[in-house]
Amino acid sequence: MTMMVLEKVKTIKTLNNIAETGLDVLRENYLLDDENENPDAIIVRSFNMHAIEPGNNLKAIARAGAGVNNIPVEQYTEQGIVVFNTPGANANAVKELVLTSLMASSRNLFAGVAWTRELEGQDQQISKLVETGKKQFVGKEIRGKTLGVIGLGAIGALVANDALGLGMDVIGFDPFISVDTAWNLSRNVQRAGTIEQLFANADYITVHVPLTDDTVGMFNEKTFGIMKPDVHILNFSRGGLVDEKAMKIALESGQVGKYITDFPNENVLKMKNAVSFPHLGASTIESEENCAKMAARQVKEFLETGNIQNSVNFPNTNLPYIGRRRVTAFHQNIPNMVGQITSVISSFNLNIADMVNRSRGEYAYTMVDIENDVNDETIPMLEEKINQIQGIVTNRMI
Ligand SMILES: NC(=O)c1ccc[n+]([C@@H]2O[C@H](COP(=O)([O-])OP(=O)(O)OC[C@H]3O[C@@H](n4cnc5c(N)ncnc54)[C@H](O)[C@@H]3O)[C@@H](O)[C@H]2O)c1
Ligand SMILES: O=C(O)CC[C@@H](O)C(=O)O
Repeated sequence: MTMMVLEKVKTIKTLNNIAETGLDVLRENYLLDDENENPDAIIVRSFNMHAIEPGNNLKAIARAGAGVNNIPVEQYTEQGIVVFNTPGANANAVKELVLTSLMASSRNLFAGVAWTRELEGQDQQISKLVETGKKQFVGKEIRGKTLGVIGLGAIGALVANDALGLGMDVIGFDPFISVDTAWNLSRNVQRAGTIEQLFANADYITVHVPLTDDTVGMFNEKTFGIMKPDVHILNFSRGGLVDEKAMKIALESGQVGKYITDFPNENVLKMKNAVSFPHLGASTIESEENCAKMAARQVKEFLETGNIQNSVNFPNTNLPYIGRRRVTAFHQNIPNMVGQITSVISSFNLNIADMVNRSRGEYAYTMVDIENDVNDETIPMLEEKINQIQGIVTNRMI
């Protein structure tokens, strides 16, 4: 008697507010259950995943956004869990807030608005007080000033190009710039050979790099010392890029004129001339929908076909899916893995129709399409045999 192995409906959990239009991509074929302790996939925004156990059924995590410092990527890689993000999906939203803040800080708008609010109750006197008081808030125009852009990725490139349009001189620094971004960047953006060169020449600095071991604390006592006095610094990337003790001192001395950040904490809120937003960079309807849809589509594609697009830990891999049985395997990037996987498949008297293997650093990903029908009893046996190969992290048959 043949036993049918019924395909279990896969569960997807969200850990933050994910736009409904994104979840609609999944609603029909998946169980969306935020209480589930053992989901097949998770969609997340800024939730701190370092603090939770992912569950042993987890196959994919999609960050509906750019930064993945809230996800223990290395740990998940070792467990064969693919981590996606949504490159560029919120870049326009961040760019618009950066440019808004650049002009608002240069014109002392934040302090001016707060002062004006305090005039409430003075009725007939208000217009007189406004005219005498406004001299405290005289600002500077940005036209003709130099904007330094650190990190010329999705956001930095948009900011750099549009700042040129506002009449600024723009100097950029990004030693790892991608070819795609370089194509989109205006040739009028000057290239800083070193970050010090950017620090020394900019009247305003905006930073658009990920928070990593290399970038943590890049704004510190030493780098403030190189900058022009009264420089305005905009940080819509991550709080950890700034050494807060040094920032406090630099703001008090006037070395830094303004610090605009999307990442408030108790220290930052107490700083003179610091303005904080509640992590609003990506908070537009358009950006939330873009991110959610991109994240959901990537998860769906991976669960249904094994194809990987926009992963931060596994190689992007695509093998057109035509509905055949497919073996997918994450494994160490060592010799003879593909040979061993295909040998196991052959040992079940199955013929290979197509295959792909891609590597990224210490890990690789292989997908093999099988020409024959594979009966449901064979599937767990085949998975078990592949799992026994030394160097396999996980495997899954679709
Ligand atoms: N405030 C928000 O809501 C918000 C929204 C989106 C992104 N972010 C933050 O902004 C960061 C950038 O986002 P993105 O979409 O532009 O990412 P991105 O990956 O497109 O661009 C990052 C760029 O930084 C460059 N880079 C890396 N290390 C660098 C270094 N040491 N010096 C100079 N350049 C360096 C990379 O080469 C890349 O071009 C994210 O990692 C995230 O932390 C914040
Ligand atoms: O989800 C958000 O609102 C913020 C996202 C942002 O920090 C990112 O890194 O993309």
